[in-house]
Amino acid sequence: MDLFDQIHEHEQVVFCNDPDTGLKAIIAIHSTVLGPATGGCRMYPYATVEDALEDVLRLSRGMTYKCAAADVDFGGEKSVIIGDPKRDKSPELFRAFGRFVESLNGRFYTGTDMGTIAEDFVHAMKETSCVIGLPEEYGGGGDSSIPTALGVIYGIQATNLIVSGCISLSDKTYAVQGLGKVGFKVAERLLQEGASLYVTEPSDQAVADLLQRGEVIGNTSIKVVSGEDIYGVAADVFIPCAIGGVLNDETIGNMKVKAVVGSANNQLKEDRHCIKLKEKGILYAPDYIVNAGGLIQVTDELYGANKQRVMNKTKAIYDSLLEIFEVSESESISTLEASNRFCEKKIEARKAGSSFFSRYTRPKWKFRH
Ligand SMILES: NC(=O)c1ccc[n+]([C@@H]2O[C@H](COP(=O)([O-])OP(=O)(O)OC[C@H]3O[C@@H](n4cnc5c(N)ncnc54)[C@H](O)[C@@H]3O)[C@@H](O)[C@H]2O)c1
Repeated sequence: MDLFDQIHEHEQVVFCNDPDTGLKAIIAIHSTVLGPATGGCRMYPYATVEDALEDVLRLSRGMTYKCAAADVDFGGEKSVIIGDPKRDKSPELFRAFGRFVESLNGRFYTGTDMGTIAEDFVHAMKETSCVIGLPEEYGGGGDSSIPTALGVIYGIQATNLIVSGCISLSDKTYAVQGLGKVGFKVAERLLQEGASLYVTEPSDQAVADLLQRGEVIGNTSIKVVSGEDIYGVAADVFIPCAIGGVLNDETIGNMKVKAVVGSANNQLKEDRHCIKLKEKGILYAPDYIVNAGGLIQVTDELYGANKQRVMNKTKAIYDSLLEIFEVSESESISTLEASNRFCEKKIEARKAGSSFFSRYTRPKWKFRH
């Protein structure tokens, strides 16, 4: 397989090399059909360039689907900087990366991902305006876990409607895995609605904080379980908000829930596990549909950060999920298959009206600079 076979689905792959700063990066633009490409920039000490290329190609393809689902007028991209985030970062390195971003003339917008933080992109923004997800004091939208958590809540409401005929969050039991930035907010909201919780979280502090919030809210119906036990609890909905690969042969066998709705990326160990959930009568809300609130917020920055607009846009997650559940049911396909089709339909519809030239130039939206 030659390099072009490997990148055949992608519009453009850029290798960035700056010997002065030590920058070695790859930018993979999967699709600009729906708009300029966007995706985070990951910094990781890949063992080989081939590993970095494989990762960036895989991640950028996923972003095209996620953007289509969230209706954000962006296409899919991802970039990787080859290096150790603890050792190899410097302001100059991110400025050099910013210059490569700028050289693409608005075909792609980037921001934080694993191994990079918003402050790194404060350096990059000195060279390019194509940076999103900046700190609030630099014109960014702020903490993206707020809209992400809200999206999870909309996801649970849509799922509850299908499973129990009512969107109400109360009078149900939820199993929350991970009480980090997203999981804590989701758990807090569920407590406010009068729900009962099982939670698991390695940080004793986060657990203590939630128990204390429960006291303040007046709902102390929280059972703390350790690690793997969360998969077997008798709850209505499992809410994974920690790590990927948690829906696999071992865990699904134990599950007693009616649905899975959470923010964690790549929850299914393999695509076939979505079918396994369906066979067990567990409704799976695809992760990349549910967790799009953060993406909605960072892409909305191009219109000038506005929290209320982001919250309004995030509500679309509810409608998208209902459509996906309906197609999954009527066509007897998994919800993952239905959501992939949902995205492909949107991309195909737009393809008809776009040309390479119109896709190449910067969109005429309001820019910060
Ligand atoms: N923050 C966002 O806007 C956003 C957007 C999209 C997707 N996500 C995804 O949602 C998930 C949660 O994001 P976050 O921002 O809350 O991350 P976070 O790092 O703030 O929280 C993750 C929490 O999970 C806990 N954890 C780790 N391993 C665990 C385990 N085995 N069992 C239980 N808990 C465990 C950690 O201690 C931590 O408290 C991640 O997978 C993230 O990629 C987040």
